[in-house]
Amino acid sequence: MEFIKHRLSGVIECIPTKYHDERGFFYESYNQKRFAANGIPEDFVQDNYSFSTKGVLRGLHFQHNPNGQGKLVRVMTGKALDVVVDLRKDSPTFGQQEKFILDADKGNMLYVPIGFAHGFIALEETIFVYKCTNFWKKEAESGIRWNDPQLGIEWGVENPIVSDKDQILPDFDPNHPIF
Ligand SMILES: Cc1cn([C@H]2C[C@H](O)[C@@H](COP(=O)(O)OP(=O)(O)O[C@H]3O[C@H](C)C(=O)[C@H](O)[C@H]3O)O2)c(=O)[nH]c1=O
Repeated sequence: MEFIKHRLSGVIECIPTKYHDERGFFYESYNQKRFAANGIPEDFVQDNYSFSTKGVLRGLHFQHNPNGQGKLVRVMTGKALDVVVDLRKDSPTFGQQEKFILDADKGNMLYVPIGFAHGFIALEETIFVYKCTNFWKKEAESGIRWNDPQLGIEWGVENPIVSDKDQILPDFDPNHPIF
C-alpha cells in the first residue's frame, strides 16, 4: 500500500497492493491503522455508492462546517476524473485545483479533507464509492458550479451530464472564503 502526499496539503492518494493469483486478485481497500500512520487518522461514519453513466459530472460539492466531510473516494468499476478545489482561506493553495484519474483497475483512492470542493466526471460507466468522516446533512450542502469561469476546470468532456441542482450552484467567490 503506497501513500502519496499531493500538492494541495492534506490531499493524499493511496495505491493499494494488489495480490494476484489464479483466482483473480485481492487488495485491502481500507485499513485504519495503515491510513492513520500515513496522514489519514480520521474515522469514517458513512459509506456512499453512486453509479454514473459515461459523461456524468457530479459536483463540485461540500458541506459547510460543522458538517464538513472528509472523503475517501475511489471507483469500484470504471474510471473517473476527480477534481478537488482548496477552499481553506488560510491555505497557501487557496482557490487552487488538482485533478486525479481514479481507475478501478489500479484501485487508487484519494483522501479529500474537509475544506475542499469535490467533484468528478465519469470517463466510462463508473461505480463511485466513498467513505465520509461526517454524516450527510442536506441543509449544510453547497458547492461551486462545475464550469465556474474563474476556476476554468478542464473536465475533458464536451457537454457533460449535470443535474439541475448542480447547474445552478454558485460561482467561486475568493472574497467570501467558506472554510
Ligand atoms: C450526498 C447524499 C445524497 N443523498 C440523497 C439526496 C438525493 O436525493 C440523492 C442524490 O444526491 P446528490 O444528487 O447530491 O448526489 P451526488 O450528486 O452524487 O452528490 C455527491 O457527489 C459529489 C461527488 C460529492 O462529493 C458529494 O459527496 C455528494 O454531494 O441522494 C443521501 O441520501 N445521502 C447523501 O449522503
